[in-house]
Amino acid sequence: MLTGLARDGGLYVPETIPQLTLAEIAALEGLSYEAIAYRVMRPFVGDVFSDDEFGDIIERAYAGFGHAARAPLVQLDQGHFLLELFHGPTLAFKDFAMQLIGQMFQTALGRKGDRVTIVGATSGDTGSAAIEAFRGLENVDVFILYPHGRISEVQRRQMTTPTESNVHALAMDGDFDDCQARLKDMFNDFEFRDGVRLAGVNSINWGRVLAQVVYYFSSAVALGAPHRPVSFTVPTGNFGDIFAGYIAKRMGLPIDKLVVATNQNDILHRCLSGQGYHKGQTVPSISPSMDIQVSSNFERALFDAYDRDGNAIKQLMDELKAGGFDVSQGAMQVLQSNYISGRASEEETMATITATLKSSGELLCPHSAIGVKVADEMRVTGTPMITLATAHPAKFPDAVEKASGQHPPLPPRMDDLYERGERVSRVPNDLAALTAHIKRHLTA
Ligand SMILES: Cc1ncc(COP(=O)(O)O)c(C=O)c1O
Ligand SMILES: N[C@@H](CCOP(=O)(O)O)C(=O)O
Repeated sequence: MLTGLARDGGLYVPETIPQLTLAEIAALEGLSYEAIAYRVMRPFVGDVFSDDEFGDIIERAYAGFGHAARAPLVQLDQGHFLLELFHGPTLAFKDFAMQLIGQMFQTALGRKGDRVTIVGATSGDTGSAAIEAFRGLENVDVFILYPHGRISEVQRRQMTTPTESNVHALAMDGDFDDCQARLKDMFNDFEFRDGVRLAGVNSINWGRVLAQVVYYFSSAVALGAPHRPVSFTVPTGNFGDIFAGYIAKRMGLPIDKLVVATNQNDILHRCLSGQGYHKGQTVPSISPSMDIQVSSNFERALFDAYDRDGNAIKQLMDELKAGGFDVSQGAMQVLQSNYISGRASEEETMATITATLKSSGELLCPHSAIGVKVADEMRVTGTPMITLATAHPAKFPDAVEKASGQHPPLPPRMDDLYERGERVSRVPNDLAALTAHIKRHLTA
């Protein structure tokens, strides 16, 4: 958890996936979100935290959420449910994992008396969630790279308005993939990495993925699992959230379909349709958080699809640096047996916001609308479909208002977001300049 990326440039994965029996899954029904979180994650945690310590970490992580259920389900239509993941402090699903790992970092670092430097890359939501989770903590400095001009104003202000001196928003030239590539470069620059004790909180950190497994269980049991299977549709960019669903399935949760929903930057949909994984130009969209071509957790999915052959994955990742790769027939079969996919154009996304408000009264953010549109194409009678609503509409007011005629208000605690002063540094897309900037701004 504290290391983030492995030193050979690969991602960490568990050696084995703990199993929950059907009886253990059935027993989750009716428990609080926190209690489910404890039972789902405990087998992965080992003796890093004691039972009491881990229970307290979970309680503290979700105490600030604005909904008693933490991740409530709302019915959209016959057999179609929305899992609202935007009731955390920064109004996106990232809070579920970030609040938790914030508490885990604090406990682990406090115990060892260590300090770390967290660097993150964001297309808008991870960064604000990380800054919120780590602001003001004594043993952590946080630097967040975001693509200049390519995130919503609310997302930017969530990162640039906190006043704590240990958090830093860096507006980088380029797109999200550039930010994520420079972050990986920092992890591969061992002098820098060791010198600043670099840690990562993107979903390259396995802890992030683990925390997101929980709401697959909580929502599925609420709809009758394990006695009946459910399907999930997940608005997807970096593949962390859908991969958490895959882990839930591997742990024993009866999931029928895992549907990957992409925006016009549809590299994952093209790949899962058998066209190989080939990078194109990232085109800015009304769902900016999903404007991603190099989807970091897809590497984890490929690792399993290639029968856990690390050398094969290393070769694919090298080919990706040069533009892309084709997936072997065997691996493609495994991927397609685990995931199906669809995409939504800008027009379809807008039309879904309009139509869903009319049919159900639910105001969707553009990312969630992509999920709802693709889910509608994929769902089958008899199996409940759960679409993940990944952000609050108020984070993307312009697109939402254009589609619905309604201005989505921010919660009262954020009323003055537009009046607060901003603090941000413009930085070039250049490793040496970035590392120098970070070193200059570390807490002494
Ligand atoms: C609002 C929103 N929806 C969907 C996604 C895609 O999630 P993932 O990157 O886990 O695929 C993101 C970014 O990660 C996001 O911020
Ligand atoms: N959409 C994300 C991109 C980073 O994803 P992560 O889950 O790997 O942190 C964002 O909003 O920053």
